[in-house]
Order: sequence, then structure tokens, then C-alpha cells
Amino acid sequence: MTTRAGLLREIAAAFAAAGLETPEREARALLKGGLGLADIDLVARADLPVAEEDAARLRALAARRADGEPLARLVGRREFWSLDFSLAPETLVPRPETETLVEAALALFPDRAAKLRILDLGTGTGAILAALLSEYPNAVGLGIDLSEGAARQARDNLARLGLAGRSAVIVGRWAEAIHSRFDLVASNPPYIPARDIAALDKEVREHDPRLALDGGADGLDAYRVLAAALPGLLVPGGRAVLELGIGQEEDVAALLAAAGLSADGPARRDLSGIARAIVTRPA
Ligand SMILES: C[S@@+](CC[C@H](N)C(=O)[O-])C[C@H]1O[C@@H](n2cnc3c(N)ncnc32)[C@H](O)[C@@H]1O
Repeated sequence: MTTRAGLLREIAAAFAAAGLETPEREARALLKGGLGLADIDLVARADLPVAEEDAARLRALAARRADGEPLARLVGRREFWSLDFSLAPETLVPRPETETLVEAALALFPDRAAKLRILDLGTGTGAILAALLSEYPNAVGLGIDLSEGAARQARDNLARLGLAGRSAVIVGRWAEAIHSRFDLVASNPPYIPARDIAALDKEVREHDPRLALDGGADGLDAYRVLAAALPGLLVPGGRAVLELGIGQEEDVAALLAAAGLSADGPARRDLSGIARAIVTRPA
């Protein structure tokens, strides 16, 4: 009979042997996600037995993880801004660096009681929109994604987080179908140059949807469309916050300026010091 502690040790050892960077942490997360446990269950109740079929299921998941499948995909969820998001095959796994956009928006609109109208273009799991709505209790928001599967998943996530009453998610191509204006437009568009996708980590290139990654030949296709659309989407005094890939600040700033938008300070940096969130406003 296997105990929780025994299975944790076994899976952590397998992860270490496979060269994962944080084997113990990932093994813990796999057990928690796979068995629906909290941290305390792996400490105070570590000697409890794991049913044989559960142990077999977790060993199979562990083997897939050791073979390069992301943990978030295996357990079907990921935390972002301390909120829990379910994933679908059509959604990107939300990344910690994207929290830089949320932080930038909070700094731009310090009044948390503001009745902001928020637009999230390319909403994926709904991570950015949900994070913002959770911080602005009087705000309303619209998420748009070209992928039906992503839009469905975003709707589910917003509902589970109690935000359905203040949000809507529609399927669409960027802001093509939108004729209203917003206080805050956020977007984390696909920005990887197409030829670089094959060289990305296996976890990304094989498990994140191409639609969420592929930014066209130079990685800037989506920014061109967004720059052209933003002047018609922002109210006077409104702001747009766009995520950037590494080294894209200058090019994206030039596209925004060419569309008649003004820069709002230098791009905000993420925890690794990378210019990650560019802020722009109507001229
Ligand atoms: C990098 S992902 C970001 C997802 C999510 N906002 C996040 O930060 O985790 C880009 C998203 O844009 C969506 N997308 C790609 N092309 C689009 C388009 N033409 N119109 C609307 N959404 C698009 C993708 O389906 C994907 O969900």
C-alpha cells in the first residue's frame, strides 16, 4: 500500500531523474491537483494511504510530466493573480509575467471603486479580465477571443470566480465587431515570430495553442491591428496596456505612435527586468 508521503517521494525522485528543475515542488503540486488535496493534507495527513487506482493514475501523469508535458496541462488548471483558472486545449497557460499588465493597470487607475469599462483582447482563459474585475468591484468587462474553445473556457472561469454578472466573452477577430469605447483596453497578443516557434521549449511549442503564440513573420502582426484599432476603442483619458515579447518595446512603440497614440512612460518591467507591458493613450 502506498501512502501520500511515499508517493510524493517516489514522484519527486522520478522528476529529479528526468532533470526537472524543482522536482519536489512539482511532485507536491501534482499530488495536490491530482487528488484534490490542500498543502496541509500532504503534511498533517501524509501517512494516509492512496487508493491503488489513484496511485496508478498519478504515476501515469508523472510519466507524462517527466516526458515534457506541462504540469498545468496535466492538472488542467493554473493560478494567476491568486485566482484559479481552468485550462482548455485552446487556451494559453497564463504566465506570471502577464501579471505585470495587471499591476500596470492598477497603477494607472488607483481608484478601486472606479466604474471602469474594460476590454481584454485575446482573453484566453480570461485571466487578465478576471484579475482586473476582481480588483475593481464596480467595473464591467468584455473579453474577446478568436478561438471558440478559449471563449467558452473564459466564460466558465469568470462564472466560477463569481464575475459572470459583470463580464461577457464573445468570439471575434480582435475588436472588429466592437463599436463602443473603454476606459481600459488590455491585451496579451500572440507575439512570437513564426520562425522562432519551432525552437521554443517543448512545453510551449507542443502544448500551447499556435493561435496564442504566432505573431506572424516578425512577431508584430497583432500589434499592427491593435494599434490601428485602439484610437477608436479608448475614451478620452483611457489607457491601453499591451504585453510585449522580449525586445519588442521599440517596434511596438513605433507602431502605436504611427497610429497617433501617445506613449505613457517607458514599458513596465517584469520581475526579470524585461520590458513587458507598454502603456498607451489617445493623443
Ligand atoms: C498570448 S495568448 C493570451 C491569453 C490570455 N490573455 C493570457 O494572457 O493568458 C493570445 C490570445 O489571443 C487569441 N487570439 C489570437 N488571434 C486573435 C484574433 N485575431 N482575434 C482575437 N483573439 C485572438 C488567442 O486565441 C489567445 O487566446
